Amino acid sequence: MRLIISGGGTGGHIYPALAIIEDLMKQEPDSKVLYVGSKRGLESSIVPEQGIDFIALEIQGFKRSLSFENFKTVALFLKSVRESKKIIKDFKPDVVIGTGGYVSGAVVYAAAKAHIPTMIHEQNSAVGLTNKFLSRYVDKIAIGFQEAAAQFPKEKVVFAGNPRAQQVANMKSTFNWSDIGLQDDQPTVLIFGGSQGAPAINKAVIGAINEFNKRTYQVVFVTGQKRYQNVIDLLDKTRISSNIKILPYIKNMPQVLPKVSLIVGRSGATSIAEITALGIPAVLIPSPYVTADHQTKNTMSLVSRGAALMIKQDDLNSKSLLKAVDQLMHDSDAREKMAENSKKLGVVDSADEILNLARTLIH
Ligand SMILES: CC(=O)N[C@H]1[C@@H](OP(=O)(O)OP(=O)(O)OC[C@H]2O[C@@H](n3ccc(=O)[nH]c3=O)[C@H](O)[C@@H]2O)O[C@H](CO)[C@@H](O)[C@@H]1O
Repeated sequence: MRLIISGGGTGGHIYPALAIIEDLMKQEPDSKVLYVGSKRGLESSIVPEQGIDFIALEIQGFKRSLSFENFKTVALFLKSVRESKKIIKDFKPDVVIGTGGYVSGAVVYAAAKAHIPTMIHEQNSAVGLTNKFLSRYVDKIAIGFQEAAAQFPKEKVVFAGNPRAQQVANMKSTFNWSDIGLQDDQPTVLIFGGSQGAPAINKAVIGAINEFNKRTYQVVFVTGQKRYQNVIDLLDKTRISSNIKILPYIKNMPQVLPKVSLIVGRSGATSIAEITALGIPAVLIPSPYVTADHQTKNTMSLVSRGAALMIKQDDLNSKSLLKAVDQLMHDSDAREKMAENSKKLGVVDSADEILNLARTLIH
């Protein structure tokens, strides 16, 4: 298969695209893949590091208020569509897949206009701006949450789950906590605020560090690449015990996740797919800053089935965080039950589904 794939901005759009590529290369090793992303998004570092051919376009999002910047946004979008047309003409893809983020808007739109088969993947229960726009032009729409179906043209929609779930579920992990200086046999909490880190979560963890220092369980605290220095500065002179590891980012998350006893974090769609694919107990703090409050919906789909606890951001502080983490880390039966409930929600053949769907479009 000759595949152009595009998804950008944050990890939640990028990792599903990478999971599709990995599955394609397993199934059809002779395939040719080109990833088209944006210059500013996380993909410009993540994708080339994986040895995947990558072209970056310059593109930006709309500001919610009317502003001059929006004229620039439209101009950059039109320029990206022109560039995408040229890329498509040169690469001659059999199919073009978009996984969300502004850049996928330009690439997939250009492909549809060039009569190349197109498909998008929507990770969220509340549909993103780009996928809403593209839904008119694409041939198929794969969705990760049933709730998204009603927001798209009915005849195009197929429920497929999130491809990242298949990737993490099939991972044979060789990772050990001792690889990052912790002990292998200790239960370990992983705290991270989505792909970019979350200041509210970081603040609560910083305030809880003195207590975490005294626990028998281990804590891996991932701050987000851009927020790491700030966290380290704020922790200056604070004693950090050997049961705590603070990192800016984890690059090999599919390797690490199977070893985690409890996740504390945001509830972006791709994180949720990973959590349920492996059945990892979770304390979720939905971001209040996302479209249609979709992270609360994502969280509730787990909480209502006994697969996670929720702390609302308004109620988040060091005390509420510690209480929830202690409650689960001191009760392995509760964690086990939660893990069982979570795993029932996982969809672990999503990448295969998406590739099969793509093949039906190729003439
Ligand atoms: C604030 C915001 O707009 N968030 C959105 C964004 O979140 P975001 O980009 O944070 O996406 P998710 O939480 O869904 O996924 C994060 C991804 O990054 C990975 N990861 C994270 C930290 C790390 O150190 N290493 C690492 O590899 C996770 O394993 C996961 O694969 O896209 C999601 C999917 O469209 C949406 O549901 C979220 O609402």
